[in-house]
Order: sequence, then structure tokens, then C-alpha cells
Amino acid sequence: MGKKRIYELAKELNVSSKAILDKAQEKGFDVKNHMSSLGSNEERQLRETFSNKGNNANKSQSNQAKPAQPAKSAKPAQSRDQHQTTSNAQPAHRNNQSNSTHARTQSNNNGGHSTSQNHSTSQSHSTSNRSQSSTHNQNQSTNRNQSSNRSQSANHSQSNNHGQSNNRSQSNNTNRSQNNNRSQSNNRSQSNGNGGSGRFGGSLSSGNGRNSRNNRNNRNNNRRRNNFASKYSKKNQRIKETNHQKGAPERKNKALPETLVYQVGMNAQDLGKILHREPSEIVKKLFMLGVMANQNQSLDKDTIEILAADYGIAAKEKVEVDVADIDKTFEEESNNTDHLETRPPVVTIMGHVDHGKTTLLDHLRHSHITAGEAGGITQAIGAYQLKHQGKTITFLDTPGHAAFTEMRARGADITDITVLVVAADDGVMPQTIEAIHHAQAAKTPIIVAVNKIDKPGANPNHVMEQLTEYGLIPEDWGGDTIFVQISAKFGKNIDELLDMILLQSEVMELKANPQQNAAGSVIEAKLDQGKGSVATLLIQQGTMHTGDPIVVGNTFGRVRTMENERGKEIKKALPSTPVEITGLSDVPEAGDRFVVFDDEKTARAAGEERAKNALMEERRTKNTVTLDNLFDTMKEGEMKEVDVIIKADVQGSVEALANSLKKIEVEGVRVNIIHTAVGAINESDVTLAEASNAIIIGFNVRPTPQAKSQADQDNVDIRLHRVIYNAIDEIEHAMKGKLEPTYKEEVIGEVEVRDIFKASKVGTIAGGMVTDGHISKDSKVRLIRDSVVVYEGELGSLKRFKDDVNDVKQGHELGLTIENYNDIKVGDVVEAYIMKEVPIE
Ligand SMILES: Nc1nc2c(ncn2[C@@H]2O[C@H](COP(=O)(O)OP(=O)(O)OP(=O)(O)O)[C@@H](O)[C@H]2O)c(=O)[nH]1
Repeated sequence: MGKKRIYELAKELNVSSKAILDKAQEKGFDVKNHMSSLGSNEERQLRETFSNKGNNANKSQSNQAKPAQPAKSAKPAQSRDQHQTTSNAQPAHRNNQSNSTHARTQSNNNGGHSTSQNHSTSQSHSTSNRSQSSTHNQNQSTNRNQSSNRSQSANHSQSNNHGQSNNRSQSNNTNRSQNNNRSQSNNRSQSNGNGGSGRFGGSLSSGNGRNSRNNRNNRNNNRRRNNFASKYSKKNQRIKETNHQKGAPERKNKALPETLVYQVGMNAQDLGKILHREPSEIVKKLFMLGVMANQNQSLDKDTIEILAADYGIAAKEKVEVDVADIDKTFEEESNNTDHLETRPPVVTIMGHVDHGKTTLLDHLRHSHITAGEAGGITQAIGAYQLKHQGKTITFLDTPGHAAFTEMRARGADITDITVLVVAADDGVMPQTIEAIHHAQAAKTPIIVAVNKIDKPGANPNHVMEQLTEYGLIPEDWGGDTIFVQISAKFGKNIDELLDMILLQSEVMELKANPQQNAAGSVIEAKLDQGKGSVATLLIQQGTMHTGDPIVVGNTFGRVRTMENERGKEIKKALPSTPVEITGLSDVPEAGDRFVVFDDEKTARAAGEERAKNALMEERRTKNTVTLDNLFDTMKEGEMKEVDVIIKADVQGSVEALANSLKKIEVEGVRVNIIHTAVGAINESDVTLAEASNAIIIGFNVRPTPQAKSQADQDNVDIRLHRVIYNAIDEIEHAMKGKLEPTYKEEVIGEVEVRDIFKASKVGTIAGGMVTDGHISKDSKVRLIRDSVVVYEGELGSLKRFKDDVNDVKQGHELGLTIENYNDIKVGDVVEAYIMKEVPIE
């Protein structure tokens, strides 16, 4: 059991935190406020103290009030005074008020009796009136009949409710029933003013009795003498006094709610509205709980909960949920560890062109389905499930790595296992490497299917050797990569491959909770003429039912129909199942996430909000890392690695550049090369860069036109270099935040070389056409052959027909020479660029 806090003990003992705090401090315990913890010994002592008080109040209180013990006789008077003088917000702290105040107050209550008289009265009532102590909320007549027992009431006031206190304080006014009645009424009306329940005594009826006017006057007198009241409460009291004098009806507070539903950061005003209480009352109450706060100051969770406890009601925090944030909902649903059950693995097949991916998928599709379904099966959607050894495996039919990475770029890491198909007769090829890098970037385990082992030239061992270079080492050789030698065409070892997939998935302990709302990702989506929006979804968590309200990406709806991959209507779908659904208001995108909501209203609100946000953010520059903002990004602590993709003209350059970049040392940051290859920068590189927030460095190579436009669109940073040192320097400077370019290269046009003329004096003259932009006499040029930069230099001359010109625009023919370079060939491209000065901010 943890240590008890003061407020908790107070709640338990039904006394104020302040009373406990005071007592604890009096006893020398090391406590500061209501939140302070108590040791078990301390707690025990306090319990004893307060339970004794309760008992004393009922039984043995008279000891304190015996005439023979004058020193103690002051206590009853205190308590009495407390009742009379305490403002509504201070019920629990009456005991703390001074004797002199009490005495004065009492005299007022007694209708002008002298102070000394009051004192003697209080003392003379030391004999307890036990019956009184047990009867709370007594009415006036009861009080009149009660003999006063101030010591009793003093003790009671600590542990009992206001009604009790009031009654007891009434009884203090012994031998003057009239005065007693007045006093009682005063107290009651005070309580009514508070209007609260619980310890504030709000349960008392309002002071509408015969004595109410007198009582009000008395109370007002009392209030004037109340040293405790704050500036604000004094003001409020004055207002109330005025109202009372005018005979204005007393305001009745509404009943407290059963539970205070709050949000952290609410202030006294907010809470006052919920509790139907004046903010000033809340402020006073907080003050008594040891929290100094004005009406506008935000309150923390603990304070609000203590306040609720003090009012005697429960408190519940209302957590504001951003329904539109389905990513968050998705994460929450995904991370739910309740009712976890094993789910089928989701497998993607990747590999180089013609290595047999489609053949493998087709073979699986046709050979591993239940007998009843065999024959004439048409796969309706881009994913399917098969059964092997009584277990299900889900295959995603995503042709091409770009599609795979595209999904990842959109935040959908849906693949559990990658099967890498490598043809045994062909070995590792560029797309094999690309696939490895894509899978590694996605951190999915790879199972290698060495295919076409039936072919005469097949050399599986060679494939295995090759793959060791990429960290894929067979188990036999001391690694942990599973290799299966198959023939997709002839179905050889396919079962072994499936065994291995199941084994891998077992190791991964793939689990999901089928008992919760479904969440997952879009595999593909389209607009169907007849059905409207049709989306293929992979359920990653929970179970989806027809009729479920759903938000998918920026669209929403209800699952109107649901079909499995064979076009069969189903009513529910479990985790790892691909389904095709209709019923969405719009067409989502592949990779979008979906979340099922409990009700359609929330789904609609979330969907509409997302659609609105998407519209606003449409085409807004994505927060992709570029060299220019790299330092800022790093500074923000968003990145500890700089992901880089290197493309170069020859393998030697790739390695040299990679090695050099790895050696750059900048504190807290390192270069992480996620993909290298020889050749032009293609769309797949750009997609990978976007998905991984990477920078592409092209060394002596150019991006293909499609890759270039995709990079522009996705804001992927491509840096082209011809000197390794410059590339290293640029990355290093960017990492150190020193990138302050004063000049920036700007490509202004492209010329296609269509004819070559050799002239003895001027060298090679290239005749051609400006296919893009323009070229000017002072532009610099690069000669590009098959996407590889073969020369970079200055323009020698620029002519239209026979005339020298300063500029030639797109669509016009021209003749040009490159200074000191003659090896120009037909089909070459001359890229014209200028170095533009970048103004320093
Ligand atoms: N002999 C033999 N041929 C195979 C095997 N697997 C596939 N092939 C053949 O290899 C060729 C290419 O196979 P695909 O399955 O289309 O290859 P892919 O990887 O899907 O090719 P893309 O879809 O272009 O990327 C086809 O002619 C297949 O018949 C195999 O195990 N043995």
C-alpha cells in the first residue's frame, strides 16, 4: 500500500484537509500541504486523534469542558465561534479561529450579551449534552431544548457536517433559547448561502424560518468580525448584506453534480459553472485546501480532484480526443495488447524482373486453396490468403518495389515478411539489390527464394554467395537468413517455402486483438462505375463487420458490402484479412490508414475534418529533409541519422563516395547510406528517398525525366556532383549547419544534338534543337550521354544559322561548340545551366 496523502485521509475521516494538516504540523510531522504523504505511524496517530475526537464528541467530551479545567474550556467556545463566524467556504477550518473572535461572535449571536458572559456561558456548558451530539441537523425547536454543550460542539465541528456544527453551536448559547435559536439560524443560513452539499452543509434547508432576519443580521455581524475572509469574500458578503437588507431573496444554489467531469487546466470559473457554484466560493475552498489561485488560474489534476473530494463528489477527467487524428487512433488500436491472438503473416514477394515473382504468386494462388474453391478462381483484389498446414498466410500482390515503398511512404508498414525471389540462373541483379534495400529500410525479415533451380544453368550457391554481400547469409553459413531453393514454374519446394514463412511468422509472434474495432491500411482503391468507391483494405487489427462506421484516409462512410479476395460476400473479417469494401464517400489512396469508429456521427466528423485538413494542406511542401533545412531538422532533435541514396556512373565511384560519406564526423549525427547503385536516378530511388526522408546524391549521373518531375513534386532533394570532394563537403557543411551557398546552380535548358559538323578551325560543331527552356551564350554546359555526364565546361559559341546569338529558345534549332571539347555525338544532350547568386539572408 502506498503512503496516504493528507487529503485522502481527510476524505476518509470526513474532516477537512486543513484540520489534518494543522494537527499533523502540530504534532511536528514533516508535512507541507494537503498533498503531503504521511508515514504509517503518522497516519495512525492522526487517525487516533481524529477518531478520538469523534468519540469524545459523542461520549467523553465533557472532560475538556469541566470547570476544573479552565484551560480546556476555551476550546468549546472556539468551536462555537467557528460555526458562527466561518464563512461558507470554510467549514472545515473553524477550529482554527481565535478564541477572541469566537467570543466576540458569540456575543453577537447572543444578541448583545457581553463577551465575558459568553465565555462564562461556554464554560458553564462543559457538561456534555450527549444526546445532542448524536442528533445533527436539528431544527430550531430541538435546539432550543438542547442544553448547551460547547465542548461537544467544538469537537463535533471537526468531524461532522455543518448541520451538526450549526446545531451544536446553537446549543452553546445555553439558557437563552432565543439566542440559541438565532445563532442556529445564522449558521443555517450561512450554510444555505454556501448552498453546497457534503462538508459545506449544503444539505441544510434554507434559513427561511422566523428568525431568519435576525439570523442574517447576526451573520452579517459575524462576518464583519471574520478576520479570515479575503478581500473578495468580504466584497461578496457586503453585496449579500445589501441584498439581505433589501430583502432580496437568497440565491439558491443548484445541486452539485454527482461527478465533476473536468479537464486539466480548468480554472475556478470553469469549475464553478460545472458545480453550479460561484467562482469565489471555489477560490475560497481552494484557499482552505492550501491552494492559492485566482478565478482565472488553471488548476492541475490533483487540485481539481481534491476540490471535488472536498465537495464530496467524484471527479472524472475528460480527455479531449481529436477524432480526426486517425493515425493516433490507429496506433492506439495497434498497440492494444488485450485479447491478443495469433494472426496470419502478411507477405510481399519482391525481386528482379523476370526472376519469377508472378509465376510464384500464380502457383500459390492456384495450388494452395481449399479443394472446393479450386478451378475458375479469379482473384478480385490485390491480395489473397492461402492455407498451409491449417494456417493462413496473406500475400500482397504488389508488383514492383515502388508500390511497396509507396505504401511505406504513406505510413503503411503492412508487410511482415518479404520473400525475395532471385533466379538461380541469373543471380543478383540491380532490382534484387533494390528490393533488399527496400525491405531492409522497412525492417522486414527477408526469406530468399532461389528460383528456377530446374534450369540447366542454375547456380543457387552463386546466388547465396552474392547475397552475403548484402548481409543475407544462410543459416548453414552462420547467418540467420532463410534460403529456399524453388522452382516456381514446376512447384518444387513451394511447401518448404510456405513452411519457412510460417516458421518465421511464429518467431515473430504476430498477434492482434480480434475483439476490438478494426484498423488497417488501404492496399488499393478505385472508383467503380456501378459500385462507387471500392477499396481493398488489409485489416491489421480488430475485426471488421459490415455496417461498421469507418474513416479511411480522408474519406469516411459505412462498410456497405465486404468481399473476400475471391469476390465472396462476407459479414466479418479478422486481422490480416484483405477485403474489398464499398460504402465510402470518396476514393482513398493506397497506403491510407483506416479506423472503424463506434458510431457513424464520430466517423463522419472525423472524415470531414480530415478531408478539410487535406484540402488545406494539399500540395503544401512536405517536411522532407533537404540540405538547406538539414541543420534545422537536426537541431530540433528530429533526426540522428542522415539517410542518403548514392547513384553513380561506376561502382568504384559509388564505393568511394559511400566510404567518404560514412567517415564524416559531426557530433550526434551520422550518415546512413540506405541504397547505392550504378545508373541514372530513377523513380524508385525517389520513392525510396521520400519514404525514408533521404537525400539522393547523383555522382556523374542525372535523374530520368520522370524521376526529376517526381522529385520536384515530392520535394525530394537530389544533389548532383562530379567531384567527390564537393559532395562530401556539401553533406558535411550541411550537417554542421554551415551550408551558406552564395551561388546555386540553375538548369535553364536542354539541347538535343541531332547533327555533328567537324570544322578544322573550331572543332566539333553540334547542330541541334532546344528541347527545353533556353540556352544563352554565357551559360555553362554539361554533355550528357545515356544519362551519364561525360563532360562539363563552358559554351564555346552559339549560333542560329550563321549568326552568333546570345540566346536560343525552346523549339529553335541552333549550332554550338563546347570550349576545349570535341567528342560530341548525335543523341547527346547538352544541359545548359547558370550559377545563380543566392542572396544571403
Ligand atoms: N524454368 C523456369 N522458368 C521460370 C520459373 N519461374 C518463372 N519462370 C519463367 O520466367 C519468366 C518470368 O517469370 P515471371 O513470373 O513473369 O517473372 P516476374 O518476376 O514476375 O517478372 P515481372 O512481372 O516482369 O517482374 C516466365 O517465362 C516464367 O515462365 C522457374 O521456376 N523455372
